[in-house]
Amino acid sequence: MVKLKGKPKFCFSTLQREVTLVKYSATSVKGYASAWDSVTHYGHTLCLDSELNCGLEISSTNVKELVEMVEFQPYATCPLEMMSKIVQFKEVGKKIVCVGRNYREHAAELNNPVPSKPMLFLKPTSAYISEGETIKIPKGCSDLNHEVELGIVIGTTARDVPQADAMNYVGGYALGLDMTARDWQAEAKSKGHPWSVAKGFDTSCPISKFIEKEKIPNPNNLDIWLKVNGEMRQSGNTKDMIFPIEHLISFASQCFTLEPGDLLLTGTPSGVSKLNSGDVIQAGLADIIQIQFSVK
Ligand SMILES: O=C(O)/C=C/C(=O)CC(=O)C(=O)O
Repeated sequence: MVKLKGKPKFCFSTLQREVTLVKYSATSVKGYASAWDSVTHYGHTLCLDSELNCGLEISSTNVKELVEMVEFQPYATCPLEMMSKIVQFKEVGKKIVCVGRNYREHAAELNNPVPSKPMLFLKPTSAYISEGETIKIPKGCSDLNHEVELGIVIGTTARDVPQADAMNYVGGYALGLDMTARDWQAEAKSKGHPWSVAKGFDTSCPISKFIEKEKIPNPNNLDIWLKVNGEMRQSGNTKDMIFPIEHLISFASQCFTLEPGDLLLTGTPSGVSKLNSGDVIQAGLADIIQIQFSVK
């Protein structure tokens, strides 16, 4: 066992596993280790300290020495402590920033114009529920709709970030439902009132568990779907978003400081429809994750 002093401070993975940015030599293997290679092929855990030197612990018997650091991408890092927090984004995050009318066909199905810049609104975090909990039709609502959406979990504080850097602030992803009291929303729209109640009531944000960033190399091209009682209602792809992820993060960060654990819901594809008590919703994101919620 090779053990060098130093406490790991940074990780390059959203799995709370320390990573491999080093070239190392060993009795039986020699070469570069990348984050997953080290874990899957060599079984090593390689860490960096805050000074980016030495803080290395290698849990393998055959590694002899640290040869050199290969690469360091400061934007990709996140303090280890913070990374373990954003996995709990539902508890840690301070806000849910939502995007409306981000798919042409959905804007059209509700007779809305296509926006020229992202249209943002907020949900409170008290709206979150996890699998096993039930979506409750709010009292007095007669037209509860489902809207399936890709969620971006913010990993690093983002304020006024350019589009070119935006992906560096992503900590991970989630699959969410932007439950909408459509009748209340229509009434609010007709009076020029905000959508807060129509979009932010309790249980209006059913959400999946955290999805590691590494699992989604290109969030701008992902199949996303939703079924009600086994029948497909929404079937889209994130490549049809009017404003892609980079644009949304950059734009939202000019309006609000995005903080670790905050969620950005990116809008819904077409096919929204009315739900009834007893309905069961299933939704999925490519072959990455599926969720299920029932409605009462
Ligand atoms: O403007 C409307 O009538 C409704 C808009 C939405 O509910 C939009 C979304 O939340 C969305 O597009 O995801």
